[in-house]
Amino acid sequence: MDNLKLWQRYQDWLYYNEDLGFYLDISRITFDDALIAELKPKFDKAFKDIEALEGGAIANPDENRMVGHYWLRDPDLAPTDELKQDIIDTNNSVLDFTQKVHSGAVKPPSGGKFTDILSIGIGGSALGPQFVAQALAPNEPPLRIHFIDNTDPAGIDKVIAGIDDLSTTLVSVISKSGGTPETRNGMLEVKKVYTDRNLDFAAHAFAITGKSSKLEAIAEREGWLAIFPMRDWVGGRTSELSPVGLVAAALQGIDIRAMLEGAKTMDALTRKHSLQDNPAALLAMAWYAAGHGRGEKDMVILPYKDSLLLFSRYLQQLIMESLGKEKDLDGNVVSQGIAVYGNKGSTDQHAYVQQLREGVNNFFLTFIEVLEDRTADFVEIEPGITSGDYLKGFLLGTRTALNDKQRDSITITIPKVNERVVGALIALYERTVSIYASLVNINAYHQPGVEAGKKAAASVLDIQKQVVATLKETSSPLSLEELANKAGIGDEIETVYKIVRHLDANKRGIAVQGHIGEPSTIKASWKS
Ligand SMILES: O=P(O)(O)OC[C@H]1O[C@H](O)[C@H](O)[C@@H](O)[C@@H]1O
Repeated sequence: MDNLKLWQRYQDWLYYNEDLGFYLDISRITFDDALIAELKPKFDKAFKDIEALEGGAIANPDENRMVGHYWLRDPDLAPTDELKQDIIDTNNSVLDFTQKVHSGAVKPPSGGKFTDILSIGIGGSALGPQFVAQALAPNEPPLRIHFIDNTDPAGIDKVIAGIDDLSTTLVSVISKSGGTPETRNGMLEVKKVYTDRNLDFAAHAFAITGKSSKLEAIAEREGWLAIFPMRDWVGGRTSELSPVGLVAAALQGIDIRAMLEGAKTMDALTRKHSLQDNPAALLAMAWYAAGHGRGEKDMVILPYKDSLLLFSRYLQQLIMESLGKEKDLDGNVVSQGIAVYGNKGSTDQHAYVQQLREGVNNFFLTFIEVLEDRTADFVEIEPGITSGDYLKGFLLGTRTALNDKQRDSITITIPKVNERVVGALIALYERTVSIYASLVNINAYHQPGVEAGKKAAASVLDIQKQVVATLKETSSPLSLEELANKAGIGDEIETVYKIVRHLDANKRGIAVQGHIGEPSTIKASWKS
């Protein structure tokens, strides 16, 4: 297509909303009128499905749950007065707690004010808060945030070492289920450090968790500073605008009312039953067209703005955990999903964009363009040209270069990165996931695959306990085969080897003869 035809296609498909200053351009995605016609009945169904979801239908049938993240920013939509009041009260309690922390009414036992937050959580209980902190936290926030989002001991040590003063650090433990091992481990590790330093952990901690969870019980029993609710009708990956994201954001001085308002505004726009007037529907159509509704192409997310670096990581969970499903709603094996990756432009142009332009054509790109370069005055780095002009040049240049090689792209343009716009972006992608899931007939709100991994990990720990118990009750060294057989897990010999190797590397009391890299030579025993 020549430039003038592309310009026409750009104008024909451009979505613009003046209120948000938001643009969506899907003109560089390959689709035609036939596809639009083919998808029309699917979109009609999707719009009805989401209307029912917002009305309180059991939209997550496997878990028999309502899906209510859209109510969080518009409590009037909640299906009952009780739920509506619950959302309002919860948001008020977040603001109230924040005000008390900022004013010093809630203060560290040592006096003064809290200066830092150590946020412990994983998956949906980390990715939203991390993205929003990076995108929106002021340079000098009232509280500086740190994250533990793994059960990596060295990672935990590094985060703790990076905090100036634990005595003025609030610890936020976030887990919807309240039983996620990584989060529990992080909490126990941090609690030990507080105790070792003679600090009262409970007087520094608050929890964000589901009703009657193990974490809630601990926080109640130990008298933590606060407990904020995570409702079962909000999924982890759509919880950024629940207390999961709001508490941390508010404590950092981010305007959570504006975030909620931005999301509410985008929700209203994406509720429209008309493809061309609904940016989430357009985006879902573009995803469908790019990957033929089967996720054949990966989604590369490239915001040309450092503060949006973590958006792709956040979207990775939102999109891949929602859409990556083995079965459709009728039980057919469909193996759906769309792979998501990306960091930021122009940085990634110096990493993998070479392959995108010339290598395997298995992706479509989403450029995110921010119109405002910086809040300070512009600086010319050469006559008439700023660094921001370069950034824009790189974005437009890459878009054209990809199009020249028949590589599809979407461009989202936002006026600036502020609370309202970030709220709107979150809402846009949440709604697009809902629509796309309906187009391909899957349940976007459960995650059965994750459970399988959790069970397998638990069984490795059981095997480790059996291995150690067997070694402790045996005086002579055992080969791996003898050890596995004696522990009654002969067919798990490979796992036994890996456990022995890990115990040995960490000087955990195991004695290993032979070569650790040659499993057949190993004899293991327990040091008394
Ligand atoms: O908040 P939690 O219950 O601790 O869950 C944290 C994460 O756990 C699992 O991996 C789920 O698949 C995620 O969706 C969830 O966000």
